[in-house]
Amino acid sequence: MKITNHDRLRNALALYFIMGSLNTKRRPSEVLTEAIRGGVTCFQFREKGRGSLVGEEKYTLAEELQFICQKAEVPFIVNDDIDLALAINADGVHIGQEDEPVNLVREKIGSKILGVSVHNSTEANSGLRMGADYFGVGPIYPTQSKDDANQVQGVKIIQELRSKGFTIPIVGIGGITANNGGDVIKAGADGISVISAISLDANPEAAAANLKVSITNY
Ligand SMILES: Cc1ncsc1CCOP(=O)(O)O
Ligand SMILES: C=C1C=NC(C)=NC1=N
Repeated sequence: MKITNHDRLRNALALYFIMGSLNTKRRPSEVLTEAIRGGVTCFQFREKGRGSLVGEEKYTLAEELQFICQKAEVPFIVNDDIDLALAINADGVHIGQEDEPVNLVREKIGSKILGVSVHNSTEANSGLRMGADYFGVGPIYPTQSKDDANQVQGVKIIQELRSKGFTIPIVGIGGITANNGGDVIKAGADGISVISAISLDANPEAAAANLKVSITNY
């Protein structure tokens, strides 16, 4: 699904689910289908970590999950793997600080959505200048889903970026649950990004619905 401007992207980022085959014991396609039924507004395919799929298997899973998103008109974002994103015509990519420079990725993907992980205002300044469409900011709370996560920052980092005048769409990420999702929005984020709060729940639909409630009535 194509997003044409910041405001539509801002709305799409409300409940941003991220998953790869290692993040669930179930079939990823079932988890994603149920999560979207529960109210997920954006999805990122993040196939990372020891034992994650590569090559043909990764490509096939990406296409399977992309099809589910396309049917539901939910943007389909690929983490890190620009070539895969281009090969399957994903709606966008998300890159970290250690990946290819933002400006080079922007050249490769044209007008697709470009998300960048930022941890401070220096990274935010350069990310913005080089063409990021949104920032993933965190880890806000402790997380088990990323073994090389940066230092836990709390919602302060979101408040800081807003107070420094960054108006770009921002999602908080890291240890976010229905209990703290509201705090992330209150701090100034446009949405929350989660892996385990949905991917490890026995009922992804209910988990997504509860997260949606937490960021709507907080
Ligand atoms: C990809 C990523 N980046 C910062 S924390 C994190 C993992 C978030 O996973 P969870 O929502 O399960 O804490
Ligand atoms: C590290 C990340 C930070 N933020 C988002 C939205 N996705 C990621 N993979």
